[in-house]
Amino acid sequence: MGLQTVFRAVIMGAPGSGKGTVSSRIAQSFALKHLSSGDMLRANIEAKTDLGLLMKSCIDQGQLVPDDVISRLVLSSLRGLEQTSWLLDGFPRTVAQADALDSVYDVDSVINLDVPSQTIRERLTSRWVHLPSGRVYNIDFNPPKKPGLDDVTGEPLIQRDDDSPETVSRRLKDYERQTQPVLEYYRSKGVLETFSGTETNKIWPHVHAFLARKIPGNQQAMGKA
Ligand SMILES: Nc1nc2c(ncn2[C@@H]2O[C@H](COP(=O)(O)OP(=O)(O)O)[C@@H](O)[C@H]2O)c(=O)[nH]1
Ligand SMILES: Nc1ncnc2c1ncn2[C@@H]1O[C@H](COP(=O)(O)OP(=O)(O)O)[C@@H](O)[C@H]1O
Repeated sequence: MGLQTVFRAVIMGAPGSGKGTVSSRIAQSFALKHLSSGDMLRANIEAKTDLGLLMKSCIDQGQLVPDDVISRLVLSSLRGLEQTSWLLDGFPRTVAQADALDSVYDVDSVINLDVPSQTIRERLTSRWVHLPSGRVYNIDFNPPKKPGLDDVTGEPLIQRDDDSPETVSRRLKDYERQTQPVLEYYRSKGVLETFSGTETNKIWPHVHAFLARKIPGNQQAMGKA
């Protein structure tokens, strides 16, 4: 027991690079708790909390929410998880956020999904999501069993307001400017592992093999790639 049995990871990549898709596969194959900053924000919008109401227009326009707001939200969700292995998805997105995380926890591995922008543009126009669960579909790649409905609950799927082509362009530019420096930050710490490609099904076995090596044996569930 003790510190070595806990594994802390971050998954990074441009919007649409497949972070959510790969995270759910990781959560299924390994005993890691998946925490998505985007899902947390959308849950706040859905529940019409003060924070959700304040941040909605920012998110709909594809802008990053302020560092202090998101850092407080994510770090509070990590409170009490000192003995839990986790995977953070969508945070940190700026160096200030990475510093905030670093002041509380050391990150063991950062998985970077490197997918070309053109591939991403095509994917995001056909992304459909089930808001309450964060489950994500794609009309080409993983369509729901019944068009427009979530496989598990049968509830309606929606397209995100920030997945319009213009807003996607803005998000990709912001990623270059604000989030690429975070990759450098983790590269210099020696924890960055990059996976490049255009198809999640080809990238995934490499991510699985990497984590199977990295995660202490007793953390691994009985999943396979
Ligand atoms: N065509 C295609 N779509 C994919 C692939 N991998 C993921 N997607 C879809 O691309 C969209 C973006 O993926 P998502 O996991 O939400 O990316 P995130 O924004 O980085 O969390 C979703 O609609 C996925 O279903 C792939 O290999 N091919
Ligand atoms: N770490 C963060 N810092 C600032 N804004 C964030 C962060 N995480 C999420 N957001 C906000 O939520 C939106 C959606 O995030 P997310 O669901 O992670 O998008 P994607 O999966 O497409 O990369 C972002 O465009 C941004 O407005």
